[in-house]
Amino acid sequence: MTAILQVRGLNKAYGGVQAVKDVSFAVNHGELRALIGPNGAGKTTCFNLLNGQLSPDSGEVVYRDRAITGLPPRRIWRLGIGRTFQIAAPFASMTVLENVQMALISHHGRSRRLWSHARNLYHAEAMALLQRLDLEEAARQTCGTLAYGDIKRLELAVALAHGPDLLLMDEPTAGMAPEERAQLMDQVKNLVEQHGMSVLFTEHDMSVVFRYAHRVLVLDQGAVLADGTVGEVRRNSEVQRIYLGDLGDETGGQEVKGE
Ligand SMILES: Nc1ncnc2c1ncn2[C@@H]1O[C@H](COP(=O)(O)OP(=O)(O)OP(=O)(O)O)[C@@H](O)[C@H]1O
Repeated sequence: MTAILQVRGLNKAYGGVQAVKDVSFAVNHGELRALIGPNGAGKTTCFNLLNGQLSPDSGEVVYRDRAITGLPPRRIWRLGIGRTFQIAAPFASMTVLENVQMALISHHGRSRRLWSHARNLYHAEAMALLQRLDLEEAARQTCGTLAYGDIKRLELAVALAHGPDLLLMDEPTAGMAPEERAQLMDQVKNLVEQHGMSVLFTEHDMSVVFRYAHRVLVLDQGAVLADGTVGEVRRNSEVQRIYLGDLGDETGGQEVKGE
């Protein structure tokens, strides 16, 4: 398998806090990759370095054989790296459909000023995206009235409107009920398997990580503690000691040292 993203020797400090220490890893094409670790391990900082919100002190990020280190977020997003956030924030007064249409208008480089007289713009494309995420029935609903699980799925639809090849998902299932978590992750898995997308996600729910991740990267205090398949990481005695505890050897699905 070839890598879509390669990260080499990334470092980032906030004053005296070394948040990311010499982190190297790769995400392969069509891979569902988890990034886990205790609170403060450096996961969010890592994401911010990958999507350009932060510049590393040293190290390199290569996307599709092109160095993107230090490029601004908008350039990186245009190159095909999308992101969803732990706390989703759609335009609350607009409908689900309008939010996705707005994202498509932005993606196609059209001015949002078009909005007032072009409400049918990208209608079919937006409905197709909503269908892909089983959200078409909520299309006309105002976002302020949506259930939390639907807001998270809408956020995913908005990210997909930009046609990413690699999606960074920051705790995609945080705050969701267990059945909603499975539904969302099944959809993400489908995007990977049926549409060839690559996904890197952070997650505190180990049942989600163990069930869906192809490979897992474990950070602790900013450094890579382990990197391997779910089985390899679960059996790693350091990972068990520092993060997983009993979950390393069990088939349980509780959350660990997070949230
Ligand atoms: N803006 C900042 N200024 C100073 N220190 C920061 C800043 N952001 C993060 N840190 C510190 O950097 C370290 C890594 O934080 P980061 O948020 O990346 O971890 P995380 O793994 O995402 O944690 P969580 O699971 O709680 O979201 C922590 O020690 C944190 O306190």
